[in-house]
Amino acid sequence: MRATVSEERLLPGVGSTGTPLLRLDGVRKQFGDEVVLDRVDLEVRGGALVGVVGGPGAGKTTLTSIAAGLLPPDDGVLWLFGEDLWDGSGLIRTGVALVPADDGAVLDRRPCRDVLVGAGMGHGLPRSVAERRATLLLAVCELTDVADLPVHGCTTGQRLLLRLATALLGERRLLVLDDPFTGVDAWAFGVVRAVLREFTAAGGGVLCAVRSPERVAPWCDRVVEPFRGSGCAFDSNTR
Ligand SMILES: Nc1ncnc2c1ncn2[C@@H]1O[C@H](COP(=O)(O)OP(=O)(O)OP(=O)(O)O)[C@@H](O)[C@H]1O
Repeated sequence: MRATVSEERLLPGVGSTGTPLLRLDGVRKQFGDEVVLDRVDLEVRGGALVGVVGGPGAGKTTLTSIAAGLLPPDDGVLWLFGEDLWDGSGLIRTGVALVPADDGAVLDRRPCRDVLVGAGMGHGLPRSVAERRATLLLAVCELTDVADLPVHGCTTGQRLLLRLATALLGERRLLVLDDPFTGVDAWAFGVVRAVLREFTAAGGGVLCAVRSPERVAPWCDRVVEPFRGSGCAFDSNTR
């Protein structure tokens, strides 16, 4: 049986279920004349897994980049852990991680373990701690068997799990995933779901953007379609 995510404080503290982690209030984003996001309201609380659905080009990468604090909105407010990110110190950004869409990583010849250890040291962890965390996260994400294989030799699903493991290296309270499941096999899909469920059970929150509702509807607490200027209802689901 694989290790659980809650080991060694990889996960948020127990008891934070229901706490507002992410809130977008009237967020708007425009590139040139193209309005991509218009008056988007969205909330993710601790313990909740929220799916966001939008077709190709709808604005998923734009929304997830804003939600992860990497891209400022043109208008509206992004609240992260109760703080207005772009009006505050920005330090709270460390509690959130974006799992980006697959870049293929076709040129990445580093072994999976080295990617994780390097990312951990990039977060300021001493090598010995980074190595211990990498070993644990490889087990959590069921990547132990490929730990010493180069990234470019992994399947699409294993590369997704490696990006998820990298995101979990820091002490995150919120995970944001951008269109993660394209080309991912059923086994990896199941492992990702299990890890995210453990993460939310420990009080973390997840926002997962996908192209089609079938990929998230069966296992998310809530699915919203905030694109094409429609906005979405404020939802106080705290499950
Ligand atoms: N930096 C940018 N400059 C100009 N236009 C952009 C920029 N980023 C995104 N866009 C445009 O915003 C729209 C939404 O793009 P976005 O990448 O957010 O959609 P998406 O739903 O992630 O797309 P896909 O499913 O194809 O990955 C597109 O029309 C895109 O061309």
